[in-house]
Amino acid sequence: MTGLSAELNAALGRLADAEHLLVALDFDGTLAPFVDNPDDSRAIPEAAEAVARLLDVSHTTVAFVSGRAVDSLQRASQAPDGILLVGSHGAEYRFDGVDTHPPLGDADLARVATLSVALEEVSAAHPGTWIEAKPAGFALHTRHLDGHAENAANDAARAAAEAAGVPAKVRDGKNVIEFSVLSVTKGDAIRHLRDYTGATAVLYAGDDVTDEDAFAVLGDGDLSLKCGEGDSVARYRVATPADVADVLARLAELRAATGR
Ligand SMILES: O=P(O)(O)OC[C@H]1O[C@H](O[C@H]2O[C@H](CO)[C@@H](O)[C@H](O)[C@H]2O)[C@H](O)[C@@H](O)[C@@H]1O
Repeated sequence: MTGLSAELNAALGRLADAEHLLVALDFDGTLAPFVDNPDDSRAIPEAAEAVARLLDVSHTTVAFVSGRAVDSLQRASQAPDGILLVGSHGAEYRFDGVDTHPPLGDADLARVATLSVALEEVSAAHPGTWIEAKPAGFALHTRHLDGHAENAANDAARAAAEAAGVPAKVRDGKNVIEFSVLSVTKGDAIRHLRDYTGATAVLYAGDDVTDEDAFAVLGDGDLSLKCGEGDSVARYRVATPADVADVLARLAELRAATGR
């Protein structure tokens, strides 16, 4: 017996029969609980164990798909060999140790530099915020602010990016607002991963607004799993990373039972 709903359990059973299964997972808020310092994030042990079990099953690929820069994702996830890494919301790929860098030309790099100046000014004017640099943009973190101060910082950051004339993609996250000069999404990442792996079915699990782009490109034979509260197009929902770990462990069990 598991604590999973009968409907989710049945969907996992169908997914376990896939010829080639891609298990694509968001990291922060899905495998790892939120903490103040992103460098301190780690997947909960149950999630790490379930991922390791999936990696042992043949014809099964695991990918982490994160808003983090790929270096940060590798450090925090402590991803074992064999896991495909996607960073910067689909702008960076690290497959089998080989990096595909964002296609940043001189004009893009100039925009990143302009964005940096604009957002540093905003951060200096909004105590408690801090900026995380990524190859194609920046995240303004607001975890330590109350709701009113957080809204003010977010509004100021949006206005500063717009005034700087940088055609940036803006993403709202959990206590973070992100600006990138590239407009790729996690949906693009799932399409690429599906092609790259030849997957015949995909499970994607995520907790945040940016994960909706990934859910949106899934089809009938796939499984979308939202972790936590908030509007979502995902078909299934669980409450916490511990629940996500239970889903992954059950999937590993079912898939191993198919004899793969
Ligand atoms: O796509 P994800 O893997 O979910 O990454 C989204 C962002 O995660 C990180 O920030 C979030 O987690 C931090 C650590 O728990 C937390 O302090 C912060 O408030 C959260 O927004 C990461 O730092 C960002 O770069 C990612 O885009």
